[in-house]
Amino acid sequence: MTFGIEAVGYYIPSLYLEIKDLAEKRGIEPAKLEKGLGLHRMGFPDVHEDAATFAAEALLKLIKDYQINPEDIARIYLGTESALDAAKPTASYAMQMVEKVLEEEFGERCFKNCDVVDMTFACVGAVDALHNSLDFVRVNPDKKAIVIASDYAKYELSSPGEYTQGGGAVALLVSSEPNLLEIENFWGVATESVFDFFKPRRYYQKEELTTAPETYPDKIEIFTDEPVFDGQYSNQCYQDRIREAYSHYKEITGKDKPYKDWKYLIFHLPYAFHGKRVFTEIFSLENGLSYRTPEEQKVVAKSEDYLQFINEKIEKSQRASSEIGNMYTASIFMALLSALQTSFNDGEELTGEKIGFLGYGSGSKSKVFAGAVSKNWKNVVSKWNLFENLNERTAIDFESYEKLHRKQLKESVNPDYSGFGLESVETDNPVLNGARYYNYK
Ligand SMILES: CC(=O)SCCNC(=O)CCNC(=O)[C@H](O)C(C)(C)COP(=O)(O)OP(=O)(O)OC[C@H]1O[C@@H](n2cnc3c(N)ncnc32)[C@H](O)[C@@H]1OP(=O)(O)O
Repeated sequence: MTFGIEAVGYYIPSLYLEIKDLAEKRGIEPAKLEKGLGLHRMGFPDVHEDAATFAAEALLKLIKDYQINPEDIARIYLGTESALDAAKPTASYAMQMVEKVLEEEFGERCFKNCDVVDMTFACVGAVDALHNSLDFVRVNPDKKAIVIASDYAKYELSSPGEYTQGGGAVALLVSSEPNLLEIENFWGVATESVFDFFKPRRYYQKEELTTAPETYPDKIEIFTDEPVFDGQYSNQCYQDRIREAYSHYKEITGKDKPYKDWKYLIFHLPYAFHGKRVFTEIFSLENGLSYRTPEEQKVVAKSEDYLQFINEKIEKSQRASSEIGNMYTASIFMALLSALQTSFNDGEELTGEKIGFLGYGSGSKSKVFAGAVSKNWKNVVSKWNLFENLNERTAIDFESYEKLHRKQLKESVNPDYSGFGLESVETDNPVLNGARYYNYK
């Protein structure tokens, strides 16, 4: 019996900013962002969008595109690091939104007996949800699970993370009918607790908060959606963890140079070129190349062999990322969609091809695993139209981007949007303070 991904839905935020507009306004050479990091456009949520609406959109698309009966879904596990609440899972909001839309067809509370939860470990949380859900279907082969990766990657204005923002969601149907990808049960894992990127409770003095009521204590703890991070250190942690997890994967599979068998290498992509920039170390180790000094590292990165390797095994997975930016937990799955959609559009045959995954979450953990493309893959991919959908988004100018970022806009940029949207957040009701209400139109 085989297990893996049966079907996939996704959602991309409805707005985008041209990266060259950001570069110009921040005094950064556009070529650094475009040619150095592979960034072209940055997906950005409208006023009514958040990690819950992204997740609900991807879930509904998955259910509709593949005509899934929601009552057949035993669990919905959502990987996110953009949780809207520290107790009530974002998955519960997404589930409720979708339940409402499906009410007419399936009756009230069609997910009543569904196990719903969030999983958090920075960008690797949805890989954890996938790993866990695969274990679940292996034990219960007659059951199906849905894994959703949903995030809004937001950094402080003018910070070095600003040009690596983005967002969106990917929803995977996980089952014993893996029409898209059969996933092996070998998981290379590497974990080390570090502070490369994190979202702690931050402490503020009351006088720093202009709106703090008198009754608040003098020092206030607040969660913000913008991380504390050290960019170059996070790159180093990513590189170290994937090297360790890859080595663990080799140990448990007994495979020599497994990357050579992979048609595509699918990375967590905080920006489009990240995977190809950090894999140089493993490539050097596997091929006996010297990799100690920055000069030696540059020689490997620019070598004919490495460039050919990138072109064959990584480049197609970068294309969607260049258009969207960082999707945190969803980035690795969007990289998969990008590669498969491109192969599909090019008329390539992938049945039986092996695909390797290198996931990373700050804080920090990497998981390395692999799968094989199923014979029905084209039926699954034919529903996506990924690159057409990316071209349907609305461009925003730099001023609107800054206002959206600062939460200064009251009305949506697209007030006539169709789909899920945040309608209101309770502010005056003491027993419901902070409760969020969504609509569908
Ligand atoms: C969240 C996670 O996933 S952890 C791992 C990644 N970390 C993050 O995403 C944290 C948030 N982001 C950041 O901190 C930053 O945006 C980073 C770390 C991703 C990038 O940092 P920067 O200092 O802006 O870029 P960096 O100097 O590393 O790389 C710039 C690249 O552009 C190239 N470049 C610079 N100028 C130009 C130019 N004019 N033309 C072409 N290329 C250029 C550089 O050569 C370099 O590429 P190379 O090393 O392949 O040669």
